[in-house]
Amino acid sequence: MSATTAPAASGAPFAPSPELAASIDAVRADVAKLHAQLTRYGLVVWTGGNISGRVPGADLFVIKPSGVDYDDLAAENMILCDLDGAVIPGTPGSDRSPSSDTAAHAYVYRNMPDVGGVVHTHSPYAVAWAARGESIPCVTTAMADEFGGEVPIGPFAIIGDDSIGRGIVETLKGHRSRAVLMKNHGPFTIGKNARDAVKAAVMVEDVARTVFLTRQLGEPQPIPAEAIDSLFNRYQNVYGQDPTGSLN
Ligand SMILES: O=C(CO)[C@@H](O)[C@H](O)COP(=O)(O)O
Repeated sequence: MSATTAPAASGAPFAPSPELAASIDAVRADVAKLHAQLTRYGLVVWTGGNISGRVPGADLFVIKPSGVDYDDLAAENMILCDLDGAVIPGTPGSDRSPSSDTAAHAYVYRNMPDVGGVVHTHSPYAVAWAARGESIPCVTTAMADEFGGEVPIGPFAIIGDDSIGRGIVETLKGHRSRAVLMKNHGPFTIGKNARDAVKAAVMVEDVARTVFLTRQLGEPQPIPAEAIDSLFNRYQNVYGQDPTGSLN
C-alpha cells in the first residue's frame, strides 16, 4: 500500500498530506479538461465515454461521474476512487455515481502498475471493427508508429463488474498496442497518464477509419514485420521533442 491506505475500506476519514492533496487536485483538473478532447475529435456522443487518471504515488484514481453532460464536467465533480473502484467518501464529487466503467478502470490500475490513464469511447469506426469482432491489421506507417502492430480485439464482456477490465488486461499485457477493441462494445485505451491514453483513443479512431477506407478500395497491403519494428522504435524513441516535452 502506498501513500494512502484504502480509506474507503477502513472507514477512517480521508486526510491526505498537503502533497497528496495537491497531486489529487492536479489529476482532477487534468481528467476533467481532457474530456473536451473526446468531443473535439468526435469520439463520443451525448454522455458516452469516460477518462480516468491514476494519482501518482497513491492507490487512487480519478474518474468522471456517470451520465453527466460533457459541458458540466469540472475538476470538483470528478470522483476519487481507490483501486477497488470504491468512491472515497467525503471527497468532492463523492455524492454522485462514478462512471459505469469504474470497475474496469480499477482492474486495469490494479493489474498494470505502469498504466497512469485509461479511456473508453464509442468512436464510430473503432466500434465498427469491434462489432465485427475483428482486429485492425497494421497496414499504415502511422499505425506501426503508434501501436507497433495490429490493434487487437478483446473478448465480449458484460458492463459493470471486472469482466471488461479482465478482457483489457488479458489482451494488452505484453502487447505493444495501447488500444483494445472490446468485442461488440468499443475501444479502451491505456497510457502512461490520462493524456497519453486520450492520444491513443484519438489515434485508434484515425487508424480504424483509414483502414476501413482502404478496405473499400481493395485488400490492404501488409507492412513487413521488421519495418513495423523499426517504425515503432523510431516513433517511440526519436520522434518529436525531448520525452518530457509536449509534442509526444
Ligand atoms: O459504454 C459505456 C459503458 O461501458 C459507457 O461509455 C457509457 O456510454 C458512458 O458511461 P458513463 O461513463 O457515463 O457511466
